[in-house]
Amino acid sequence: MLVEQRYATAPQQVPSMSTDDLRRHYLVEDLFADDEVRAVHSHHDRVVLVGALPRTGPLGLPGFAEIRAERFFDRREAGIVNVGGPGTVTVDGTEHRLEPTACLYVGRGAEEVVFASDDESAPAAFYLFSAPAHTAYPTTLVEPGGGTVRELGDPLTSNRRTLTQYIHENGVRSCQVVMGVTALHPGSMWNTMPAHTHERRMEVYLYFGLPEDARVVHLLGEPTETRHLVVADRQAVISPPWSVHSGVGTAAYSFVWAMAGENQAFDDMDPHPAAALR
Ligand SMILES: O=C[C@H](O)[C@@H](O)CC(=O)C(=O)O
Ligand SMILES: [Zn+2]
Repeated sequence: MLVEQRYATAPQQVPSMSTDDLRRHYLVEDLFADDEVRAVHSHHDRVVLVGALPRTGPLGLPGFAEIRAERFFDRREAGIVNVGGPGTVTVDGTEHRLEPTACLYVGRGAEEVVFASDDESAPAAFYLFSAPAHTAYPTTLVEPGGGTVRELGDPLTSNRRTLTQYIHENGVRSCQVVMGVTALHPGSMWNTMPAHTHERRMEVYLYFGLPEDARVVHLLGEPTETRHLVVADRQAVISPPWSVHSGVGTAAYSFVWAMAGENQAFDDMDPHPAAALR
């Protein structure tokens, strides 16, 4: 099993990138495949993304050679959100039931992690966001909607959305990972307007719940030099610390947002009003 390497990029590289270049560096198109565990290693804050889709039987999480760890959690922690049908994540023999959009924090030192689906016709799809960890916090499950809920935006600007913080300063504790789910309300299409940056942390958005023929137009790059990616369901966008991350869908959708780096303060962000973007 291989980890795809995604090296860190500098903002100076963005202006000369083609559509293919942008997608190769920042878009993760195929994290989920039936009965597979797939992984991408971003060198921005050394984050590993994993997609596990156990359809016909359980799948174990291997220790990837690229991170030189016998077991994945030897030096890492992770947040796991289920973006598919109901399923379970078993950590060292303890089974955790993850309904759709539930979140499991797994602390450093976990030895054996096994993913399973309840029903082959509606398999679970486990999205794991992992960062290096300096200590072990307890493995903790958060039920859907069970974190800190913030109602944001306005239907008149097409950005009414419910943001749920799962792993954060005032919720489930972690070393680096801050994670949650944002769900757009029907008729609302814009996330994260005004856009922002946080140079102390990278962030990844995994879009899900988007109809098959719909797309999200996702903005990235420095605020005065933006580019876009056209993103489909269950695809992820890697946002370096210097990049805005904001998008508009052709239909309503949800996304898992997750950050790692220095400072877990959710509101530590620098806003860039629409009028300041280029
Ligand atoms: O730094 C924070 C992240 O970008 C997200 O939490 C933003 C988000 O989910 C939203 O505005 O809907
Ligand atoms: Zn952000």
